[in-house]
Parts: sequence; structure tokens; C-alpha cells
Amino acid sequence: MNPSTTAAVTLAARGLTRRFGDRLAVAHVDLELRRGEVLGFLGPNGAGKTTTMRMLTGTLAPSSGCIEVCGIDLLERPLQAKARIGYLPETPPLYRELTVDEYLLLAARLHRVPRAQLRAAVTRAKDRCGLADAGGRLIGALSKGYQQRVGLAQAIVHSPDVLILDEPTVGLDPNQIREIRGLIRELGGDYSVILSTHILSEVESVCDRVQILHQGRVVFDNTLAAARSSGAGHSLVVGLRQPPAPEVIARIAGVARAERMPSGEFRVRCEPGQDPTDALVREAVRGGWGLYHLAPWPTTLEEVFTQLTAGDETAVVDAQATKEAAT
Ligand SMILES: Nc1ncnc2c1ncn2[C@@H]1O[C@H](COP(=O)(O)OP(=O)(O)OP(=O)(O)O)[C@@H](O)[C@H]1O
Repeated sequence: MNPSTTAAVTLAARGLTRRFGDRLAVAHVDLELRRGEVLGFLGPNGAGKTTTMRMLTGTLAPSSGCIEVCGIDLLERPLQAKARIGYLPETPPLYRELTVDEYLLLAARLHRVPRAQLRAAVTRAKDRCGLADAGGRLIGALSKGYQQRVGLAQAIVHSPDVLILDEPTVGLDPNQIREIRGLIRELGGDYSVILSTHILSEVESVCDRVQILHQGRVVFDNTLAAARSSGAGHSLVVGLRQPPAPEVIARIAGVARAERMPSGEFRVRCEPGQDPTDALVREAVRGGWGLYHLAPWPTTLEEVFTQLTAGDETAVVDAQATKEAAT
């Protein structure tokens, strides 16, 4: 990797692959994380997210591929590279019988924070995670939301550059989820964050960019805005004051299907590669339908995700086309 082009890149992986026996869990994954960015790592169950996170944090050796953390090769210089990473696994490594202070001090020691800086590091991590008044409390007596704050605090206690969070809101109630997402968003200003999740709304509310993993392969890698616009042209939203029956719209050249939505507007699905906009306007004028709204159907991340992860080989091919169209 060229150092001049990776100055702002805190984490880079190339060709990351992991086999378990003859099972290919992760296949040739490329990943690049920039400073101050929150990357959503999204995929259905079994897609290979946790396996990838474990390789990125140095807890599982890749079968092949390379990983650099702030330009340091993780496989060649694991201690130095791991010092730049904070990790919150799916099951937070908490000791319920310790107080928050005791636990964070232990975490800071394990991360080799110099003795003279231990107290300051713990105080900083607590302040950052909204735990300033919780130092003396037993972890086992805290709510799940506060326990997750402690999990985040142990991940940043050694001031890493990269924060890797695996399903950080699983098991929390809706209020706790909102708080933890807000905290992750804030942390994103200071650290580079990878957020592994299968919750689409989590990515939409927290992340700048998204990588979608399917059957161990990256099938989408772009900004959220690009994800939303990737389906533009596939469907249109059409508002008509005096609408005809949907079948009449469906007969227009280039229209595959027309359906009326609860709002009264129509979702008009286009034939592949066809743009029926002009014909639709002509027909609307000719038929006196009172056309007042015509716009591309806004693609949601859910639609992109479903499109890319519903099938098998074809989904991967479609994804490649989607990516090329979006760049
Ligand atoms: N230690 C292991 N031995 C054998 N197969 C494994 C092992 N760990 C993971 N796998 C397999 O690798 C694939 C990817 O698993 P992984 O846990 O990384 O997926 P995931 O995207 O994190 O899924 P989930 O959201 O369900 O945690 C799965 O098919 C899984 O069964």
C-alpha cells in the first residue's frame, strides 16, 4: 500500500479470506476505513461479519490477505497494530463483580496504558461514555444500556484510532438503543468506527458509508446516499388528481407494473433499461389525469439490502453492476 495515499486511512484490509475446513466463510474482502468515518458492516446472519471483525482485531488469523492499522502490518507487528484498535465484541467482556472503575483500570492495564496515565485514561473514557458518576457502581447492578457504555469505555480507554463494534445494540430496549447509537455517532467524530450489524435502521442513523457482505463477499461498498440512489430509475412515484385505473398506466410503453399506494399516489415500476417518463407525461396530458407529481422512487437501504442478499450468484453480479452505476 502506498503511504502517501493511505495517510487518512486508519484501517485497510486486502483480499481478506478465511476458511474453516472446506467452508469459505470470508472471501477476498477489501476494506478501507478513513479517519473520523463510521462504516456500517452489514449482512444477513452467517454472512461472515463476525469472522471479518475477528480477523481485523487480530483475534483470528486470516487464511490469506493482509491488514494494516495506521500503516502497521497486523500480522507482522501484532502488538503495535492492536494497540491502535478498540474492540467491543458481540458479547461484551464485562466482569459483573467489579466496579466500573476497577474494570476500566484493569482494561487500561491490559491495553498497556503507562502506569502514570492509568487514572487519567479511565476518567477520560468514563467522561466520553457518560459514566462520570458511575465509577463506584458494580457492573452487575447496572442496566444493560449502562453496561454497554462500560463496554464502549473499555474499547476506548487506551485511545485507539480504530473502534470495532460488533452488534452493539443487541438486547437493549428502544431508549437504550437510541442512547448507544447517539454515543457511537459522537465517538465517530474522534475515532474511525466499524459498526457490524444486521439492523438496517442502525446503519441509516449512525453510518456514513456501508459495506454489505453476502456469503462472505462484499456485494456493496459505497455511501448511504449512493445506496439510496442506486435504485433510481427502477421505479417512479406518480401523483395524479384524476387517476385512471392502474391497468391503464401499466399499458404505457416501458411500464412493468403500476400500483396505487395508501397515499393515493402510484408506484410505477419500469421495465429493465426503460424510462417511461416521457410517455407517462404524454398520456397524462392526453387523458386529463391532472399530473402533479413525478419523481424517482426513493430507494431505501432495505431495498438495496434485499436486492443484494436475497439470491445467490445473481445477487453478486447485480451488486457489481449497482456499484459500477453508483460510482
Ligand atoms: N469456528 C468456526 N468453525 C466453522 N465454521 C465457522 C466458524 N465460525 C464461523 N463459521 C461459519 O462461517 C460463516 C460466517 O459466520 P459469521 O459468524 O462470521 O457470520 P455473521 O455474519 O457474523 O453471522 P451472525 O450475524 O449470525 O453472527 C458461517 O457459515 C459460520 O457457520
